[in-house]
Amino acid sequence: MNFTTGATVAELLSLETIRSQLIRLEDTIIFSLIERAQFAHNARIYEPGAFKEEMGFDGSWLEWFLYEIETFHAKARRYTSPDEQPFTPLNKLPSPVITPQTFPAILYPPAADHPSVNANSRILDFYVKHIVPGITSGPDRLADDGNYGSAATRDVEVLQALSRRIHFGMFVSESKFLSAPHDFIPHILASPPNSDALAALITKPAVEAKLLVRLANKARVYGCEMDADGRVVANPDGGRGKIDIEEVVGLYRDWVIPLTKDVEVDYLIHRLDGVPQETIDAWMSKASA
Ligand SMILES: O=C(O)C(=O)C[C@]1(C(=O)O)C=C[C@@H](O)C=C1
Repeated sequence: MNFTTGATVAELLSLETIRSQLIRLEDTIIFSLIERAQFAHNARIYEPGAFKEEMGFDGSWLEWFLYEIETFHAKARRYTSPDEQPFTPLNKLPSPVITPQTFPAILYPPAADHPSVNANSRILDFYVKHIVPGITSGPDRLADDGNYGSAATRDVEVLQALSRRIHFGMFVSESKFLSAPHDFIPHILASPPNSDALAALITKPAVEAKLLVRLANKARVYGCEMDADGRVVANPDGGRGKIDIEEVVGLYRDWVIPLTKDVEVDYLIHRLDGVPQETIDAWMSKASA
């Protein structure tokens, strides 16, 4: 999201603005999956220590790519932006070489900074175990084509886009919370906080259903093969073009949406940390007014 356009916090936190970002990120995610799907699975690049001698790095080839790319991006102040979370722990990354920009205070810092809100290790895990094998499989496909650099470069792009999308849950949560704090407060203050009730409050089944239909359409259109004259080439099985549509829909249904909701709930659980009692009382009194 571009936070420095002069838009007010209220404008940046409108659910409509945030949802338009989520819709735009669908395009980024589908295109980056298409890029990754042209290479083989290359399972070696996900094995910890498989290239240890050559790299002098204990993790996997992909983790090394993440570390090296994020080191450079950290210098360019990428991780000072409220919608960017690195996969490499922040304390292992360098400081920006230029002064960080100042962003409007959109998120509530104690909630946004809480460790459970960072979903990147879960994102990396499901991506490597479930998504890469799914989008690179097929009867005519090699398991290993040796394109380790190309495959990992695309992996990093997919992972960064997934991470931004899933952590946008924090903005969604802040927007929903501020529109009706009294609905959330009793569940946040319950001991322990009532995660199921919070999840029920943020869940919008109609939005999810529409998203999955739109996503299948996008995957079909963006992934369709054309000949040199720009004519659509029918796929022999009527299905897979550049990307398997079911894999893209399953990615969102089984991973992206549930993890976004987890991020939303984790954020809400800490939304009242350090908030003065008078503020909470004022929010609650609005409910009964
Ligand atoms: O748009 C919202 O209201 C969201 O909370 C985002 C999102 C999603 O991940 O796309 C998650 C939960 C809702 O059930 C609907 C959609």
